[in-house]
Amino acid sequence: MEAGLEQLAEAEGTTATWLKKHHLMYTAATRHPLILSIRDGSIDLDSFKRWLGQDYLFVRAFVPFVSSVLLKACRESDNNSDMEVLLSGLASLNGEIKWFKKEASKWGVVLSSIAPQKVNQDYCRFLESLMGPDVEYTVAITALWAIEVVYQQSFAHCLEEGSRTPPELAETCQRWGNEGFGQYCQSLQKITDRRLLRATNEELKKAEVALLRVLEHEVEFWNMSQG
Ligand SMILES: Cc1ncc(CN)c(N)n1
Repeated sequence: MEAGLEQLAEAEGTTATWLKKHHLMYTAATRHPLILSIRDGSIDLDSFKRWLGQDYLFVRAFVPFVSSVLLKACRESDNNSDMEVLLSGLASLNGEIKWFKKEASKWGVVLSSIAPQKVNQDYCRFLESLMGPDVEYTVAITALWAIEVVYQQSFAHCLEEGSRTPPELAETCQRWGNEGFGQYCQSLQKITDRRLLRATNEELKKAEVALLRVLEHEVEFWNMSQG
């Protein structure tokens, strides 16, 4: 890490430093035109339905990824409470999958007939690349935090005062924009920062690259949903 950034990372956490350094990419992922269109009420509902079907498939692939991070925590973590944070995240995915099914039937989206688009496949392949035992816990938890915080920041933006989110999309925005999910993201960020403080230079580089890859995949995912 560069000298100035290193001092900043100790004061405020490496993740915050990286988000400042990569703010253009971060903003592209968390303030994407699709999200802005939900917020201002102009959303094309075909885009929403496309997102819903593809994200259901993504979440199914996300479950084994989160499980792999939990396994790494059990084996490598220096703090017992990491396991509890990750277990709560994994458990909530059960309700999330049920929610996708309910929401899909509400919108007439037939989940069983949806095939993953290439962008989705690429993102799921990236998750798989982080699941092997050769990938350090620090790198994997950085990616997990980044994946979750993009959704939290995006959907919370649609719930802020002054937003004109259509009432039929409010539940979707609540799912990731609610305070509890925000706290979960903060817990993940704390774990990530703690790990990054003790990371080798090589791990730091890999973790920063993982963050950037996540932001790129997230932008592509929104683009794909917009059609
Ligand atoms: C593409 C994507 N990124 C993040 C999340 C939040 N788990 C999600 N459901 N889908």
